[in-house]
Amino acid sequence: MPLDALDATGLTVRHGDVLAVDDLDLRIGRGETVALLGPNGAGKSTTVSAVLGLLRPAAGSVRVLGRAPADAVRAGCVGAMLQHGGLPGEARVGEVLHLVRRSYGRAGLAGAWPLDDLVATTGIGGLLGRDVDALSGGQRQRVLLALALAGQPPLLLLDEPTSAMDVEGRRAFWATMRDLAARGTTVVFATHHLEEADAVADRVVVMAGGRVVADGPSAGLRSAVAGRTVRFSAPDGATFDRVPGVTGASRLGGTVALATTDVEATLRGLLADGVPLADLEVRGASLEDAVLSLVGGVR
Ligand SMILES: Nc1ncnc2c1ncn2[C@@H]1O[C@H](COP(=O)(O)OP(=O)(O)OP(=O)(O)O)[C@@H](O)[C@H]1O
Repeated sequence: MPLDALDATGLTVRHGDVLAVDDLDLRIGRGETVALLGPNGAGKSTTVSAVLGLLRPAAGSVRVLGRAPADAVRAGCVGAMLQHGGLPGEARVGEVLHLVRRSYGRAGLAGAWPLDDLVATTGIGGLLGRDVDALSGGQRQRVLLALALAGQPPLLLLDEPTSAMDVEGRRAFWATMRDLAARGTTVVFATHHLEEADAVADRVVVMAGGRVVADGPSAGLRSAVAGRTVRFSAPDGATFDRVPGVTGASRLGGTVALATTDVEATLRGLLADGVPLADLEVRGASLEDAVLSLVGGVR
């Protein structure tokens, strides 16, 4: 049987008095693309750090492709982009990339990703001569991605990898991730961009309070959240909380949004009241709705 890319059992990690990861069980198979979601402080970054061997668990164990985390990193099995990932100062991007690529030339490793292809894939061609200290946030993230990919690792761990990127940069980033996933790379990423998780991940793991509170395909999580939203334009002052099925109402400008457990009853009620329902839109739960409902009360 092929080894899991990641196998955490009873993983418990503390930062001093803070229990950041609490008895977490998580198995990720090779080739999966998995999004780690959850509110601030849920334990996502701590989990990533423990998987990289940067934090020692208080209890439980982690295996990365069958090895202890530090061994897996040393063997070039893991590429990582961390939230506060450092780059050496007073150096040019090309020099740093050269050094990191050279370290993957050692015997027993997969070898460095060919330079031209790596540079083109990560879109850093124009940055090679730049000082590391002079990069913008999004440029820095692209350079960190190139370093993470330099050793052609079978497992990529990405902690909020696109947080500083512009729309175009994010689109290019996820296209690269899809290509890598299609070639068999396991990609695990923590993000607050739920639409990215929805579009890219084939599995979503929702954490809260250091624990996994949901785990499955995005579509499954969305469908587990009962309810739809009915939106339409309505004049100021009109109220709709007493319409059948409605569990909550909000207004943004001229648009009313009604959360409902029974779309048909709500629409019938509105029509019976003579509401014109201009610009009507009925929407299922988004991944954001699902995550909010899952983590509510667990913080
Ligand atoms: N170095 C640290 N020292 C003390 N407590 C820490 C440290 N790092 C994280 N914590 C605490 O551990 C818990 C988990 O934090 P973690 O950064 O893993 O969450 P997260 O899900 O990655 O959050 P975010 O989405 O904000 O990045 C939080 O309560 C946080 O305050």
